[in-house]
Amino acid sequence: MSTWGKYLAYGPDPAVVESYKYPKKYLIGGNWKCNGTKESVAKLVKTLNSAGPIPPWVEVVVGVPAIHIGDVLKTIRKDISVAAQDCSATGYGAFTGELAAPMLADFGVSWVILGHSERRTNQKESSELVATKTKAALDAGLSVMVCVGETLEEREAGKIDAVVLDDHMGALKGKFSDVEWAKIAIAYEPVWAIGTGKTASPEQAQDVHASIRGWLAANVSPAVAAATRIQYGGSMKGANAPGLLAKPDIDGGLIGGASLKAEFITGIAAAAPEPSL
Ligand SMILES: O=C[C@H](O)COP(=O)(O)O
Repeated sequence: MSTWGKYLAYGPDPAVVESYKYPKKYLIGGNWKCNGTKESVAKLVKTLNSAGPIPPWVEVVVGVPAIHIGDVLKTIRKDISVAAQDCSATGYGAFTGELAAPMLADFGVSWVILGHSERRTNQKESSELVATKTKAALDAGLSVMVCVGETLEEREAGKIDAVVLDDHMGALKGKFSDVEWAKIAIAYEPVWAIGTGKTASPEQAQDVHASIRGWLAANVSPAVAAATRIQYGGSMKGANAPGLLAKPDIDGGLIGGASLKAEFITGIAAAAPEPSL
């Protein structure tokens, strides 16, 4: 049946109506990190599948360890997308151990998390490499959550802007078109708040998110600055999500520990306030 025929028979496609109604959805990402057996992943998928509705103004993505991606893609509810936690800067070829972005896209993965502080620290990933991987991912049709954030020492030394804006964001400057930027989200993750139970206060997070948006306006374009989703990550959970998500420049979260529980949907995704039209 033609699209017009379907429209007449069933009315407008709800997904299309939603995209007009909520053009900038909150982005709630889970990062399962290096966790999960076949059994525990199946159990987690079941938990998320039965955790209740996701508001139509929220997009939910889970970052799955590569070896579990195939199973999760087959079993997770259709309103949760799957992200990889890294991809190669290369394409197909003689690159033993690498996972090329087109392979992820071919499997049905739609997102990739890049530049997480754990990889910047443990795998010594530079901001330049993160930018190159971002380009490879976009070229393969993936969307990207690029992680940025300062350590406690850097914060205390007054270097938040130098690290987050000049280095982490700076490496992205001039590399992507506005169309490509539409597939990039920035996850602000202060390193001192990751897995420590110490969340940035909504005001601390809002300050840095506003600076990132200002950087985007000055260095990319005002339209990209307005449209880009800036997520907060660092000990985010059901209890602190409402306060964080109420801030004007916090457009979602990237959640580690709490993404392994039903609370990821019931406490965090459900806490995103409906955008006013
Ligand atoms: O990518 C997620 C972040 O590292 C946050 O992890 P966390 O929620 O366990 O602090």
